[in-house]
Amino acid sequence: MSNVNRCKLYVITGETYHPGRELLEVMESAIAGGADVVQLRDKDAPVRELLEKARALRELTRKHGVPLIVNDHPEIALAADADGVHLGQEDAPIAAARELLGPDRIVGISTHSIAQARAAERAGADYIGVGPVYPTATKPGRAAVTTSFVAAAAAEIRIPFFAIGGIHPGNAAEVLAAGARRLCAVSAVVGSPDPGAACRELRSLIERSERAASLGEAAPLGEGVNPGQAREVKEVKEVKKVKQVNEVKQVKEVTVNGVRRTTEAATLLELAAEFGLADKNAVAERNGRVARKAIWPITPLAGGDRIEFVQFVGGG
Ligand SMILES: Cc1ncc(COP(=O)(O)OP(=O)(O)O)c(N)n1
Ligand SMILES: Cc1ncsc1CCOP(=O)(O)O
Ligand SMILES: [Mg+2]
Repeated sequence: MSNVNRCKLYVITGETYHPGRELLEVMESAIAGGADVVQLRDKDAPVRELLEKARALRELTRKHGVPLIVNDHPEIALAADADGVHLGQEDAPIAAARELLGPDRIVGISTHSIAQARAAERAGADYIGVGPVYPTATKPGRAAVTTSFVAAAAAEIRIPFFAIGGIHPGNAAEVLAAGARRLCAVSAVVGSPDPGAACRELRSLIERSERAASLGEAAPLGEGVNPGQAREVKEVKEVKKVKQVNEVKQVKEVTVNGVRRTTEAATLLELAAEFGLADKNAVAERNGRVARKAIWPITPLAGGDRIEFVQFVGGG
């Protein structure tokens, strides 16, 4: 069976968002655009109809080599030979689903706090959903957990997590900047007139964020801060893209060297400037990951971020 480690963009069905368009047509477009894991979620369908939909989606997802997860119902996941089940905090316990589905199928669970995320990891979940990050009509009445929970999960949780809830191409950069590596969406994809295009946009934001993170991770703490010329050219291009994303200034709360403060800084560089560090020999950590000075201009800042600046004195 598949695993979710390689999955980055999780798309969940939501048929009320595409009246007049077939479920399979919408989901095939999403897969073509880069959805690499699909969930069947239908809170209204009777069990027999749900099983039919699960079998149809199984055929489609198998054709494209994409894992299929069934929401809420481990027994339907099994009957449709899906790759796994997604549970909520009020659904069957992870152990019960695991017993039914066996060790190889995927068991995921929703979490709304870092305590629930830790418990899910301890209980052997394969992945967690972290959300809703923003308020969303798809899950009315569920309070938003904000990007601060995303940052906390990024800092601590070792199993894959998918940020979910109100995420769309206009705010995905903020969620990724908070530390998410994987996104999940319903309405932004299946409610779009072009689900494939919506997925392509989300994937390109994920890939951009991965590139920035890998530049940051490549350098151990304390490494020299003069990047090679080729890398500089690439980064200048990235700066331009990130500037567009950050044109609208937002006040956010961040923690800098252990002290909470509010800032309008859109990037690490702007934050460093507030501390007089923009032109100093320094390195930063953002949510536990090293960010060399060369990538400060392209590292967006999000509410809840934890930043550590280390300044090197005397060229050391
Ligand atoms: C990937 C993912 N994350 C969260 C959810 C929500 O599950 P739950 O809290 O059980 O709510 P319902 O979806 O059942 O209404 C999810 N389905 N998938
Ligand atoms: C099912 C679920 N669980 C937490 S948020 C959410 C809905 C996500 O849908 P959307 O992407 O439309 O906000
Ligand atoms: Mg549920």
